[in-house]
Amino acid sequence: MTDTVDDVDLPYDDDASQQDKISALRERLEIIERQNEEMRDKLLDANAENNKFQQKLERLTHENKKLKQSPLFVATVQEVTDNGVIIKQHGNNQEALTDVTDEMRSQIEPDSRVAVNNSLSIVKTLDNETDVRARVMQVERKPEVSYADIGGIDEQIDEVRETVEMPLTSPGMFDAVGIEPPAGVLLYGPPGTGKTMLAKAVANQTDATFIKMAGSELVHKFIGEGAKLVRDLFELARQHEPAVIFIDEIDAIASKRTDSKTSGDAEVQRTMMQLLSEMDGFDERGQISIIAATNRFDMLDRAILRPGRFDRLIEVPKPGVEGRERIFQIHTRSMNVADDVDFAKLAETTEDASGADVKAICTEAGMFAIRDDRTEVYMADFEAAWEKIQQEEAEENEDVSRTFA
Ligand SMILES: Nc1ncnc2c1ncn2[C@@H]1O[C@H](COP(=O)(O)OP(=O)(O)OP(=O)(O)O)[C@@H](O)[C@H]1O
Repeated sequence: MTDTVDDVDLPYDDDASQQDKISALRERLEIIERQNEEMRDKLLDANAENNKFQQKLERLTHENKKLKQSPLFVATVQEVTDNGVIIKQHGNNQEALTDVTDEMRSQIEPDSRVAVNNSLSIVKTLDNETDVRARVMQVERKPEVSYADIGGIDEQIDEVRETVEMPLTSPGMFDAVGIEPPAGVLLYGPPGTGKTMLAKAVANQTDATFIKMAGSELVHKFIGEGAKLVRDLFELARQHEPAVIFIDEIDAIASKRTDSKTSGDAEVQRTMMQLLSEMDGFDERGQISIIAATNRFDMLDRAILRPGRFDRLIEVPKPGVEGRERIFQIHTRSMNVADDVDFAKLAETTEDASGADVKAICTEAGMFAIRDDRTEVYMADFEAAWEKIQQEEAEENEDVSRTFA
């Protein structure tokens, strides 16, 4: 590093003319200015990157905090009186008189749905019930997915057809043979392997309405609603027969718990009990199939696997090399793929990719072509897309472990 002016090597000889000295110094100045500009650009880039990571960290920290927060209970306002507000808690139907701030008082009226904390203070007002149902339950009249859209899990497709489709399409066969069709089918395996697609394909094939319920939404929101939502779910299916009920992330309501003392756990238990009683009382099931899915088979409470409940287990693994090739073909059906693209080779390279990863690679490869102002997608685009997806996954894992450390 240069400390004093005396150390600087001047860009001219001592005996140079005044004019030469000036032009040599000007040239040096230009170089320095250019370098300065480059450094400033780099600094800007680094700041932007830093900002991005800060935001990601904040988001993850916020999510972490939310997960740790104690749950709120749901209640309905009965009466707004001068002495306070009378509420009735969902779940246990107990009434209570609670105080509210003037601001909150102006937002509520009899029949408003509110969230209350452990000391029964009203924390916030809630959307009406139909909005909650719409968020937790997704209803699709004959989804568009067919078995031909699913690659690499042919055995599982056959099994699902036998156990879920046949009872809907040929119930007489089971009667004639004298056996009971499975009550519920549980699909388990890593994320993004096609479990939801399988359930949708059954609904498509049998011309049934697909009703999806997200297990995590059921219990992470507000206490006192899970059991009711489960009742509503089965009621909705009865109204839409034939129907396929798909309960995603069933581990959220049916996991083994070591500590059931917290109100959150009691709520989860109540929700699970409601699900089991709906299934147990389902002898006259009509044309309704129940499929559940989980990525955490190890966490499941064995009570839900008993006969008459989820008594058929189907493992849906990540695809093998041939499966990946097939999934590449499926997801590039409508893409403008160049002749140099070799799906067999891509399938070899993308070891450990799930079906969802393969789909993401295809979309990302298309994006690379668009960024390059091309309409044809090359082999190199697919390779670069796989690199990018792997890198993003690694960064995400790093972020998560840093936030939760
Ligand atoms: N076997 C497959 N064949 C074709 N596409 C697949 C396959 N598996 C996953 N995909 C693609 O990945 C997307 C997500 O798959 P899907 O939702 O069925 O996975 P999942 O097993 O239900 O995952 P999760 O456990 O995360 O809910 C699908 O919409 C599809 O585009």
